[in-house]
Amino acid sequence: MTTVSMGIPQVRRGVSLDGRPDTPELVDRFGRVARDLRVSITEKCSLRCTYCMPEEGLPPIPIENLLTAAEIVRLVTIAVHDLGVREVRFTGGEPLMRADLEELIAGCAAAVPGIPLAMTTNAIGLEHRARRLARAGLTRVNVSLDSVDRRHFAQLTRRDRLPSVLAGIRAAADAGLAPLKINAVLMPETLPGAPDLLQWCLEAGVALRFIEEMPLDADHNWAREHMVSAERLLAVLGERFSLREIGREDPSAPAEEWSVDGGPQTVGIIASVTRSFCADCDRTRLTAEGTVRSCLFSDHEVDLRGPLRSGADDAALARLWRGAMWNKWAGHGIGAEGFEPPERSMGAIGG
Ligand SMILES: Nc1nc2c(ncn2[C@@H]2O[C@H](COP(=O)(O)OP(=O)(O)OP(=O)(O)O)[C@@H](O)[C@H]2O)c(=O)[nH]1
Ligand SMILES: C[S@@+](CC[C@H](N)C(=O)[O-])C[C@H]1O[C@@H](n2cnc3c(N)ncnc32)[C@H](O)[C@@H]1O
Ligand code: SF4
Ligand code: SF4
Repeated sequence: MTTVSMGIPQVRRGVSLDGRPDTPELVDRFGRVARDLRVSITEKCSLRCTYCMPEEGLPPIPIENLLTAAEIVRLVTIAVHDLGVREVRFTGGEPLMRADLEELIAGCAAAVPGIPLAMTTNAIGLEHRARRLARAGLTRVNVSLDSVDRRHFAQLTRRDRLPSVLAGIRAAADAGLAPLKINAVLMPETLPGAPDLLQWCLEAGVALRFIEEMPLDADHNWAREHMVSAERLLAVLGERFSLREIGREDPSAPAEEWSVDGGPQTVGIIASVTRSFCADCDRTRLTAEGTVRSCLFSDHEVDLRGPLRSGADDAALARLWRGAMWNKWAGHGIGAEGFEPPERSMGAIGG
């Protein structure tokens, strides 16, 4: 029951490597190389954002199906040493829901020294853990904050927790987790508050990126005609700020930057839908249950947990991972004829 409702439709034990060049890196058929690993470590969350989770939360992953801290450290080590991964990000669900997060991060920091270890989080509870996490080896955090209006925040997340998020952001900054970025998903109801959120971020000295909502909500309410596009956002922000397009620092970065009021501060927009960046994608993903997911939108996953627990060596696990990425799709295909959202919602993939 749980497997079905988490939406895991096609978990494979292996895939074809036909035609793949003999290189250790995570190459695909479209000339891309994945160097950015995103590891989902839980399906649990302290919020219920309407664009992500169902009201009741995701069905719990049976504990025996969840990767342990030691297993995550092993797979991260293979990704870095054997597959050319250069940055690791922990996500979920909410990574702070895992009590062993510090242990997991310390293990990775020791195993892959020098590799940036980042986390995407809603920051609830970060107030009490930011220093310990930084000491364990976490380098930076991106915090989701859609509105600085307490009522709007509570409506969107179905929880009245704005003060805790703001305390978490302050604690992360004090602990030196930098650069700290704020992620805000654009929704019609919060669009009018977007200039206030930008003002707040400019004053707090943190970088803000607005995100176009993707069809990855568990409730399947996403509709192209309701989605707030980058273009609509720019028109609203333009009423208060003077914006100038700068572009991307790194071609694989999801966010395009605009300077605000002549700079130096900027605002970013992650326009996954209207200005897709799939052609430059450099991502590979591990789900909390230990499958490799090559693309946010691809339901084809390759199981590593089973082989790992059956004694597979690093070379065999690396081969499976390479196969998963060799078969990666060109892109998400939102808007293409016949497009269907994936089985898993964002919280079950790890955004
Ligand atoms: N389409 C698409 N969107 C993505 C992908 N990765 C992240 N996003 C979107 O970008 C948002 C921000 O992602 P983060 O987890 O903060 O990571 P990031 O933007 O890569 O992080 P930085 O390295 O700090 O720029 C997510 O909430 C998603 O909406 C991806 O591979 N594909
Ligand atoms: C799934 S969350 C997991 C990490 C953490 N709980 C958080 O919210 O930052 C990762 C990112 O996905 C984004 N996200 C969730 N649902 C989305 C959707 N339907 N479209 C675009 N981004 C989404 C969130 O805003 C967040 O920045
Ligand atoms: S976006 Fe993050 S905080 Fe919001 S429900 Fe999804 S996993 Fe939880
Ligand atoms: S949708 Fe897939 S291909 Fe496009 S950027 Fe995201 S992970 Fe990469």
